[in-house]
Amino acid sequence: MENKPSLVATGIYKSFYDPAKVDILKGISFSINRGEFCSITGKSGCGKSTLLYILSTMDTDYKGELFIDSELMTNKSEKELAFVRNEKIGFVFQFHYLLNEFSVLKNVMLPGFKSSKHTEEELEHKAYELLKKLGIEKLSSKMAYQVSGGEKQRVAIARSMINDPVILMCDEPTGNLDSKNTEIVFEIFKELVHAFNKTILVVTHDENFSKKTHRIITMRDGSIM
Ligand SMILES: Nc1ncnc2c1ncn2[C@@H]1O[C@H](COP(=O)(O)OP(=O)(O)OP(=O)(O)O)[C@@H](O)[C@H]1O
Repeated sequence: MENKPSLVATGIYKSFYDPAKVDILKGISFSINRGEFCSITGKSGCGKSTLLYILSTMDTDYKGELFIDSELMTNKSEKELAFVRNEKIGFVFQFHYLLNEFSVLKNVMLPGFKSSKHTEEELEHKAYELLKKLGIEKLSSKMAYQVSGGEKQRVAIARSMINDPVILMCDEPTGNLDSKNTEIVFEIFKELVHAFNKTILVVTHDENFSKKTHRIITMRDGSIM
């Protein structure tokens, strides 16, 4: 396993004004190496989503430093961050956000159109290969609305991989799934780490899920325990 960090967070502080100042993140520092599968857990309201928003470069209003793939994100313009998000970060959410009017294959290809890495033909091939890796290539020509909830989440994971991201950031990716589909998603993540040396960061409430990851980062009241 290559030991280069995919993500480094140093002294991340975040406050909201509601209307008085409330400190939500109180100096978060940690790093995740290439090929690590980490989970962030903690009680409701401890700051997990706020942290993930910052780590995924969506929220730039914080104190501290963030490096993705050894590149400093802090102080980059919104245009530069949009580029980083598309090229280096794969997103998986609780809800799949597939476009119903497109086929499964097209949905997987979509983030690839914003990148200059591949031609359309290459994207199509890549999307199909990803679906195959996830065991759902038979669904590729179906419309997104024709597939089940568990399958949709697998399609969303394939989509998150289309631009060869450095890291997958996942917010409650199994929150809407039953135990069988949760297990399937876990095995897929494990395989992405094993086969492609991907780095995966998952925010989850599911203890059964987190305890099987390489490392659990437990938050309490805005800090890492
Ligand atoms: N825009 C905002 N303005 C003021 N307070 C906020 C804002 N967003 C979040 N908070 C507060 O910040 C704290 C952390 O919220 P966050 O959503 O990060 O928690 P969480 O650990 O992800 O919770 P959950 O597990 O319930 O999703 C909460 O107390 C929340 O009320």
